[in-house]
Amino acid sequence: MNEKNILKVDNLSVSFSMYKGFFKKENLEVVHSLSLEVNSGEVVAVVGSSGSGKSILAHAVMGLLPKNAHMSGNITYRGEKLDEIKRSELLGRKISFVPQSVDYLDPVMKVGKQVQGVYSTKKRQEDLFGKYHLDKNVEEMYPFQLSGGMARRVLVSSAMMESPELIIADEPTPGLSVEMAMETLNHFREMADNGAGVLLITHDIDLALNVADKIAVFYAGTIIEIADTRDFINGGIELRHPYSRAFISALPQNEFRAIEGVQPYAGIVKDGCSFANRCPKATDKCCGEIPIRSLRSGKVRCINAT
Ligand SMILES: Nc1ncnc2c1ncn2[C@@H]1O[C@H](COP(=O)(O)OP(=O)(O)OP(=O)(O)O)[C@@H](O)[C@H]1O
Ligand code: NI
Repeated sequence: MNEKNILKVDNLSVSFSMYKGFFKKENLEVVHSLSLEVNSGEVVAVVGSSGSGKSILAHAVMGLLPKNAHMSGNITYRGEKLDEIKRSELLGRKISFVPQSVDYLDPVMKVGKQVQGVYSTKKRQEDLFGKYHLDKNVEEMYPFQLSGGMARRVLVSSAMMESPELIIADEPTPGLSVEMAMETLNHFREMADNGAGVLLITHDIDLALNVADKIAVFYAGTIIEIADTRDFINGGIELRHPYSRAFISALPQNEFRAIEGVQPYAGIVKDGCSFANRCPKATDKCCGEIPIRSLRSGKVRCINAT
């Protein structure tokens, strides 16, 4: 095993069993054959439009999938299977999570106590609240008394309380000022520089470009490209997948050009490339199975990419 490997997600698929009508159940697969690694010292950003499966990936790692979800594939932490026993040992200590929804805060507990949790000290909580510009009186507040940005900073402080080796941050920046968002991401960067691995799910691609080593692009429930961050700058001409290039071109500082059509709902994706109906280069061959493959120091799920 690679000594530096902290998180390895191998061939993950997640489906939800849902009622269709009164009696009939159907299985909707919303994440398909997804593989991803996070090594010590790395910030891996995950980008992609809404509904593409980013939070499901985070929840699968954290063991937070709802009861009607079925998961296949392997998730390991430092080479060991991340099962319920391993999770109970690691979560909140070696692995920390910044959830996308502030609803994860306990509504009936003061936030200071909540952030201190089971293992940490008041001193550490005070230091972190200071670092995230949260006033002393915030400790005594209940979650409903916080603004969106304050709640977000409380969640981030909470994830930093121990010295995690793996941080899964699902949209840690909405509601924060640009300065505060950048400071938060820089803090993740620092932790990676000190040996942690960070999986950073974000819509703030501009900010992510400043701190990430690699970027994984999601589309309709799977990763269609993983590449070094440098491939995403200068308009993304180095990128391999037509969707990643379109995604980068749509940014305001680039051509601001949106692509026609919409991402299909991940649960109804059939065989073949899910981007084919929007892709200028699509051919009949795009209807077959498209495995992810290595190409120019990155990975791509496209048969036409060169
Ligand atoms: N509990 C659930 N039951 C059924 N489908 C679900 C459930 N949770 C999520 N989904 C579906 O799974 C897909 C992926 O959702 P997910 O929350 O991972 O998207 P996301 O990429 O995180 O989006 P966003 O950027 O908006 O946070 C969506 O189509 C969503 O409708
Ligand atoms: Ni999400």
